[in-house]
Amino acid sequence: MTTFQSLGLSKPILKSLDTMGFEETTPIQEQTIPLGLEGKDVIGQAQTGTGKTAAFGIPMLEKIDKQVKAVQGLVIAPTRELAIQVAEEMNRLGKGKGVRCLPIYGGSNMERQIRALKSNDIVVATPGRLLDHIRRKTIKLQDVHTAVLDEADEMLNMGFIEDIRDILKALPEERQTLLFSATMPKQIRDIATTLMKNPEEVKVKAKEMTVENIEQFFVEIPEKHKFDTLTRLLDIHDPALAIVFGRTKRRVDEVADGLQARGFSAEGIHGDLTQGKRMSTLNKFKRGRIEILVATDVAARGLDISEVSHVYNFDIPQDPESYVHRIGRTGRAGRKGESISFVTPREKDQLMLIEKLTKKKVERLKVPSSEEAARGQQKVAVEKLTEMVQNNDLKNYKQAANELLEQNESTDLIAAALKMMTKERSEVPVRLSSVQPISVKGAQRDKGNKKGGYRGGGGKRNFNSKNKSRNRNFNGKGGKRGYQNKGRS
Ligand SMILES: Nc1ncnc2c1ncn2[C@@H]1O[C@H](COP(=O)(O)OP(=O)(O)OP(=O)(O)O)[C@@H](O)[C@H]1O
Ligand SMILES: [Mg+2]
Repeated sequence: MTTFQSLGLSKPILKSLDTMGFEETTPIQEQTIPLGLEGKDVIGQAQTGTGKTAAFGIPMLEKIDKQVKAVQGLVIAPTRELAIQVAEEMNRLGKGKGVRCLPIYGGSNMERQIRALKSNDIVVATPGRLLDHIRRKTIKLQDVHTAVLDEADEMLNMGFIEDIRDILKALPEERQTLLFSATMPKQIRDIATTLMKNPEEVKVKAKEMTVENIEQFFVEIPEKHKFDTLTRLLDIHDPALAIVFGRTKRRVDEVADGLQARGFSAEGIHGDLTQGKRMSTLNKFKRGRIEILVATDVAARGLDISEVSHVYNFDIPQDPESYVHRIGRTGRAGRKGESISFVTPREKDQLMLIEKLTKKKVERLKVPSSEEAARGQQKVAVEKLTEMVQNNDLKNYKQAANELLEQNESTDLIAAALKMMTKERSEVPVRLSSVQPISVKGAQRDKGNKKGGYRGGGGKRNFNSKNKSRNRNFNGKGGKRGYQNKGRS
């Protein structure tokens, strides 16, 4: 166990970490924070949900000089939602020191950003908007000593390499560059090293590329049975929060509409929606006001919503790397999660590629029957009813209940209540437009802006304590939060 104290961090940063409930370092933090503090360039690769943000954030914050009134740290992230989330985490980490961090991204007011830039020490930006500021000379970067590319492989992969080069050219020569991601394909890493000076590579040793606390399954089904299978699985799993990934924007809209039609609390998110709509949907999801987020890969990277218990790959992703990031939206900070990927018979090769990259076998799951789904729903209804009996004040209902009991069999009454609490899903027909199966060679993905997320703080968070229970607490409060990072350091 490594404590943050033993890394020699300053008091104000330790104070923030204490407030955030971080008790000990994660492996990537333990290995990269000292290098970051020494001023080394670092390529950091570690599994999803293992604290890479703080791994680059802490050394950057330590090096901020509060006497210097200028932007000194820069983080570049591929999407607006991720920029906002990272800025939030940086603000929490920097609170004890009084460091201020500003997210800047396209779609928000440029003038307001320019004014706000004057009073911030760190900027977290998407590449496009940052370049706008650089070209218009509305941002001063001559005091930036640390630059971070979060989800570096994604930004380079998306063809942002020239943008990134231009951004880095606008920074002082004498600076430290850090690059982080859960995946780092070799050719991307080679490009990355051209942006850095003798980088140290830190790859947290793990048998598998995905965290072990995510149970990974697949179902093999023809395209036309996907939707019914999804609703059956949702009825059986009863996820706290779930993300369903679809291949295209249209697909996402259709699946979200279909789920709503069958009585699920679902909304879609993809790159064609306005910034405001994307933010409000994500916020609702984070608060548990919608339970299912249907998304393109826009939500695949970096999104940190701890209550996500299930990820469904309604369409299998094109790149094995995307698979790692998608399923990594669950099982964060040591919590338990499940992923279920839908594979059509022609997409079996794709699944093999995924297993080859992750070095982990994905277990086959039987396609559930409608009876199993109905039983699943009933089980949930029974649980809810039992919970209500135990917790709620039912005084005002007792008279009506007694009257009902005089005229009816008690079993009939309870059965009727359960029936009212369950929905007969298959009555609502849902038809999706046809799609091409993924081929191992072809590339076809939603290149729109990606991801997003927010999170509540509070509570002690400990990497090594065991916490297998599913967290249904939406405001992120509540006791110890376990991390299970056994055997991979
Ligand atoms: N040392 C720690 N102790 C407890 N919780 C931590 C610690 N470090 C980070 N966390 C929490 O773990 C969660 C995941 O962290 P983070 O989002 O940085 O993961 P990541 O490695 O960047 O994942 P991804 O690859 O998906 O971007 C966050 O909620 C974060 O606050
Ligand atoms: Mg991250």
